[in-house]
Amino acid sequence: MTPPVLLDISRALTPNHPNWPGDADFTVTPGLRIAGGDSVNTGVLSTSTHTGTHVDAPWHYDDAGARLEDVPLDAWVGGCAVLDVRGRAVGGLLPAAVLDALPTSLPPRLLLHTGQPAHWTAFPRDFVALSPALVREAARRGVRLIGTDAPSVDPLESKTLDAHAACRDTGTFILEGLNLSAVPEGHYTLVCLPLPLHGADGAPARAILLPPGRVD
Ligand SMILES: Nc1ccccc1C(=O)C[C@H](N)C(=O)O
Ligand SMILES: [Zn+2]
Ligand SMILES: [Zn+2]
Repeated sequence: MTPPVLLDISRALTPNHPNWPGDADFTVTPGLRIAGGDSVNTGVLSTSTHTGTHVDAPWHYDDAGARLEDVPLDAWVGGCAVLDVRGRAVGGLLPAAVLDALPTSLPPRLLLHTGQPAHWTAFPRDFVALSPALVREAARRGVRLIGTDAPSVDPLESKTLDAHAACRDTGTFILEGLNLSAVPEGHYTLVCLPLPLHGADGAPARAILLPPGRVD
């Protein structure tokens, strides 16, 4: 039997990747070139810690919060549920009601498909964010990691970062900028491996989903 495919839920990082307004550009600058007589080809990478598919370390939104290396790796790896919440936002925020039809006990990781496309041709300024009430209700149901296909769990213009604050208060980790455009709702194993940037407020990550029953 052919094993189920892996689902890559990471955004491709290409030059001119639409970043958060004002944030550093994503660039890969040519380094050595075989064509130029070098023994190898290399590149020099420059990126924001919040480019594309990435994780937030708590220190990003809490100055007393953990740096990336102090977040246990299993926060980002293990059982998860993908929930299609397209069209469910109220005033640009997902209400706790999106969980109403779900069991009172959820997998430790919940990934929200808000309808973001696989590729951003421009930064999606009007992305759907999360209400603090949704974060708290998810935590009450056992969720310890919330992921979204949006660039942030808070609206672009937010100054109070209420959803991040609810994540801080409930000990919920954050994964943003996913590509869930081709992922059916359901239960999966999430494998999300942030770059091990020590002392950082977050890092770009390669994230995939293993469908149930995928064993190698
Ligand atoms: N680059 C930034 C610069 C300033 C403020 C926010 C950002 C963000 O990228 C949003 C971030 N992904 C977040 O965790 O909400
Ligand atoms: Zn972020
Ligand atoms: Zn964030």
